[in-house]
Amino acid sequence: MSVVLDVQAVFKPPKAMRGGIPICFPQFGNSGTLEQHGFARNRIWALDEEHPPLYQNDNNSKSSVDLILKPLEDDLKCWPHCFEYRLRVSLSKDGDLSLVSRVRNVNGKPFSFSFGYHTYLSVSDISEVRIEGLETLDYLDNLSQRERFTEQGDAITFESEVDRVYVGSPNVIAVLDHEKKRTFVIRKEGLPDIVVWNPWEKKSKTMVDFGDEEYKQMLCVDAAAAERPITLKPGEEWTGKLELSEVPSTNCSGHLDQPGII
Ligand SMILES: O=P(O)(O)OC[C@H]1O[C@@H](O)[C@H](O)[C@@H](O)[C@@H]1O
Repeated sequence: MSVVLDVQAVFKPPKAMRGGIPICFPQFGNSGTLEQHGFARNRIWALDEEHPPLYQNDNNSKSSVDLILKPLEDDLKCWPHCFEYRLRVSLSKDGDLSLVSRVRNVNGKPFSFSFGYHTYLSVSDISEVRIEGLETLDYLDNLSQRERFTEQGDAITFESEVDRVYVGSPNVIAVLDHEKKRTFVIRKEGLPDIVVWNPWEKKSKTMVDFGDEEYKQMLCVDAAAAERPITLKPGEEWTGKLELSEVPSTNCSGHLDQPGII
């Protein structure tokens, strides 16, 4: 599975590491009062002891780890809502990665949050990549104060900086890497939006934890609940799932027709 860790990524808490799949919670992006993408990606998670920490399921085809995050005192100062966030990360023998997030309101009052799996995909060359499944959708352009546009009928390709929230997207989309002849298939549930980001050349040069040329080999395609927050009443739980698999591009046709079950 090719989820990329940027060469110049800095692993020094409390700053988030650039690469992998940071969890953006309880805020996606910067449209709120919290730090960009929320605090969850900067926290140390605990093993969830209600589940065996690491196990293989019956047919030995999948390994999983169960993690839990509860707010720290500092978190409650800037976001005063008690929650329990359980994350199951599973890897199948074939390399399919799945992340299942469950957020429970253990507060006395309702709360709202936005969310995203900020997924750094490794690609051969960004100009050889296209995304299928987002055609004709509306998107909010973060490069134009979140102005709303409608995507044209063609697959999305890249020739400059992109930072968009595609709203109400299908649950299965494909990222095709023409040069490597491989396709990432992204399946999601409970997450209405897809965020597409590549900083391109000029922005890359302003990012200290990102090489000047690294934008050519990465693309973020994030399953998210970004446009509209999710609201949980006391005792309620929300589930958001992501499954990421990699197939040879020749085997890709038909994937987009699947209903997106994880
Ligand atoms: O540098 P960060 O905080 O990891 O964010 C990277 C990018 O993440 C994307 O998801 C956002 O849409 C961009 O606006 C943002 O620049």
